[in-house]
Amino acid sequence: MSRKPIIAGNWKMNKNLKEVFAFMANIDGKLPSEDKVEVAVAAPAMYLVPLVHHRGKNPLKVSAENVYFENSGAFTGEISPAMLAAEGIEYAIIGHSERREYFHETDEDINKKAKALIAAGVTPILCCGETLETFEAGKTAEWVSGQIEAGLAGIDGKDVANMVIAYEPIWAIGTGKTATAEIADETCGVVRSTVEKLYGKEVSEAVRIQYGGSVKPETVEELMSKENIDGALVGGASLEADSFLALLKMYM
Ligand SMILES: O=C[C@H](O)COP(=O)(O)O
Repeated sequence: MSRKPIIAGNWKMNKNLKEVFAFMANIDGKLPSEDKVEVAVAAPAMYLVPLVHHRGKNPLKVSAENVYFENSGAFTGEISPAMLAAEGIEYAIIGHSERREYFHETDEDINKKAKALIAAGVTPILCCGETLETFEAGKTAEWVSGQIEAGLAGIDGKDVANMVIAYEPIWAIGTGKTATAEIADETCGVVRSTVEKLYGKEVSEAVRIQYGGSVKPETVEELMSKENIDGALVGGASLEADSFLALLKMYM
């Protein structure tokens, strides 16, 4: 089965609005065709609506970096799946290791977020990944498959088939230390076999799996050539338009 690649930037807590508009002006008319690759940026909540309004005819999907699992109510400071859906935001990252670590998000919270997003019609990008300690102890497969099982608990196979899962080894995030393409492919393969074990071959062959962790224009092509890697979730190298466009060069 051929899966459409998805390259997504994750701006994290960076940029002001002027810089967001400058980025949009600099990529205008330069993105590759949607037939070849899906391109997305995940941005801080306050830039999501401006991004949707300013993407014009550019084939750029917009993603939240986080979301709450309720659709409305007394949850000060949160944004909901229904709000994202109403503004045409297509994706939301959930379970990023920075959310798990600094904001104490659990697998259970992440699972609730996945279900709420699916119900609202927003596609989750579900993140998983191990610490350096777990990697060095040779327990990556066990750890990552546990996160996937917990994150997907109770979700229908047809919905999992449309989801995106991002494997991001914590030791490679923002460190300049990319997992080798072989390691990245092997663990993305673990993610795929976990999905197969839970939902069968058809779903596991449909789900798209990204690698994330110090992906750069120089490393993206080799990563994307691997069997189990269908995309990249890119932090640092997605911040400047030139570097973002360079990540997409192979699809131009
Ligand atoms: O979501 C993106 C990842 O955390 C990777 O960030 P990075 O490309 O800056 O290492």
